[in-house]
Amino acid sequence: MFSAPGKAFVAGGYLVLDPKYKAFVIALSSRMYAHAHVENGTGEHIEVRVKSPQFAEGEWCYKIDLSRPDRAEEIHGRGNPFVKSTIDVVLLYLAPKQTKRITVTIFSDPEYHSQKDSTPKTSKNGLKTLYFHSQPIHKVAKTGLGSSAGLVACLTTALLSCFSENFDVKSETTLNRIHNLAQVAHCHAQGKIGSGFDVAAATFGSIVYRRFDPQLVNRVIESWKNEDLVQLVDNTDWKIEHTKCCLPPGIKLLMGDIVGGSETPKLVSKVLEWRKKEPERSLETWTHLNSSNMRLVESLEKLQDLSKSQPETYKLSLRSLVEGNKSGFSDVVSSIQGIRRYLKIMTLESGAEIEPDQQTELLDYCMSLNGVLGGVVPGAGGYDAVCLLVAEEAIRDVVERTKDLSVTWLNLHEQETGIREEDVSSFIGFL
Ligand SMILES: Nc1ncnc2c1ncn2[C@@H]1O[C@H](COP(=O)(O)OP(=O)(O)OP(=O)(O)O)[C@@H](O)[C@H]1O
Ligand SMILES: C[C@@](O)(CCOP(=O)(O)O)CC(=O)O
Repeated sequence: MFSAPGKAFVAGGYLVLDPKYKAFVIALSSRMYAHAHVENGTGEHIEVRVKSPQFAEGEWCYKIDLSRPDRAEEIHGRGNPFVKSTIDVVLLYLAPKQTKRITVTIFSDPEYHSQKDSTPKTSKNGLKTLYFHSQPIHKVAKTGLGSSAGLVACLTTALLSCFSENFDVKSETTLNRIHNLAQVAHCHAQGKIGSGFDVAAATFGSIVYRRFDPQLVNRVIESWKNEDLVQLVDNTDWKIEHTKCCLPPGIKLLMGDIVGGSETPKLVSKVLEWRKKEPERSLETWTHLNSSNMRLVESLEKLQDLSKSQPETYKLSLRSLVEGNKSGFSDVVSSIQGIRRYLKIMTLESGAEIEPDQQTELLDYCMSLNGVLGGVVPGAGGYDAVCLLVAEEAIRDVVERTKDLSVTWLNLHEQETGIREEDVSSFIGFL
C-alpha cells in the first residue's frame, strides 16, 4: 500500500504559473492511500478495477486491450476522469505484454472532504478512522487539500508497483518517474496544463517548487505515443525544482476552513487579465511579492539551522514567542507581512478577491495573538481557507481565542514526506 500527502500552498500562488518564480508548498498529515492486489489474467485483456469504498458508486472497472493499452474502457459506463487518465497514461508508458487482473482500493483521510452526510468507521486495530459518504465522489464538497493530485499520485504508484519486481518509492529514479507520469495524467484529466504544484507536493512532500514548461506535457498529450511518453518521463530534463523545505522545530501549521468558498479559475483569470492590462504595475507587485515569498523560505531555513547549531538559544526564542515576544522570529513575521501587503495590492488592483476584507480582519486578529508568526490565505486565496504558522505550545490558546469566529481549525499538521509505503495493518476491516 502507498500513500501521498495533501498540501497547503503557503506562498507563491499565481506566481508559480510562471517558471520565473518559485513557490512554497507544505505537505500535510492527511493522506490518500492506494492498495494494489494483482493476479495473472486470462485472454487478451488487462483488467483494472479501482474501488473507492468511501463514496457511493465508488467502483470503476476498466478493460484494456493489450494491443491498445492506452485506451481503457469502463465496463459499467461510469466516469472518473482522474482514475481513467492515470490508467491510460501508466499503460501507454508501460505498454505491457501480459494479461493481469489488478484491483486498486483507494482511501482518503477525513480532512479532504466535507463530512456532511457521512458516517465515520474505525479500523479493527482502532488506529484509523475514515468517513463513508452517502454521495458519489463528484458530488461531495472538497476542502482544498488536493484530492485529485493525491489520487493520481498514489494510483500511479500502485499501478507501477504491479509491473515491477523491485519497486522502491525511496529510489529517486522511481519517485521522478511517478512524478512525471502523474503530472501528465493530471493535466490530461483536467484538460489543461496547470502549474503542477499539487502533484509535485503529493509526490515529493514539503517543497520549494518551480514549474515545468507546459509545452513538454502538451506535446506528449497531443502525440499520445509510447516512445514520446517514455522519452518525456525517463530522458527529458523538465527543469523543475523541488527542493525540500519544512517548518523549523516547534512551529506548526494551522489550517482553518472558512465558511464560504471561491472559484479558483475565476480568480486566476482576473489576475491574468490585470497582468496583461497593467504589465508594469503587476510586474512590480509580483517582484516584491516574490521577494517576500523567498524571504519566508530563507528565514525558515535559517531557523532550522539555528535549532541545530544553537538549540538552547532557539528554545529560548520559542519560549519568548509563546509569551508574545516575536523578536527571535522577526524575519518570518516581516516576510509574512510582506506577502500579505502585496496580495492585498493584487486584490485591490485586479478585482480578484484574493485576500478579501473578511480574511484580512481574521488574519490581523490571529497575528495579534501570542505565539502566532503570521497567517496567509493559501493558494489562490478567497473565501476557502486561512493558514497560520504558530508555536506548537500556543495552539490551544489560539484555538480558544478564535472559537467564536467563522473559522474551523482542521485536525492536521505538516508531514513533510511525499509518497511512501504504508503498513496495511491500520486498514484491516476496510480492505
Ligand atoms: N478518494 C477518491 N476516490 C476516487 N476519485 C477521487 C478521490 N478523490 C478525488 N477523486 C477524483 O478527483 C476529482 C476531484 O478533482 P478536482 O480537480 O475537481 O478537485 P481538486 O482540485 O483536487 O480539489 P481539492 O484541492 O479541493 O481536493 C473527483 O471528482 C474524482 O474524480
Ligand atoms: C492560483 C494557483 O497558483 C494556485 C491555486 O491553488 P489552489 O488550487 O487554490 O490550492 C493556480 C495554480 O498554480 O494552478
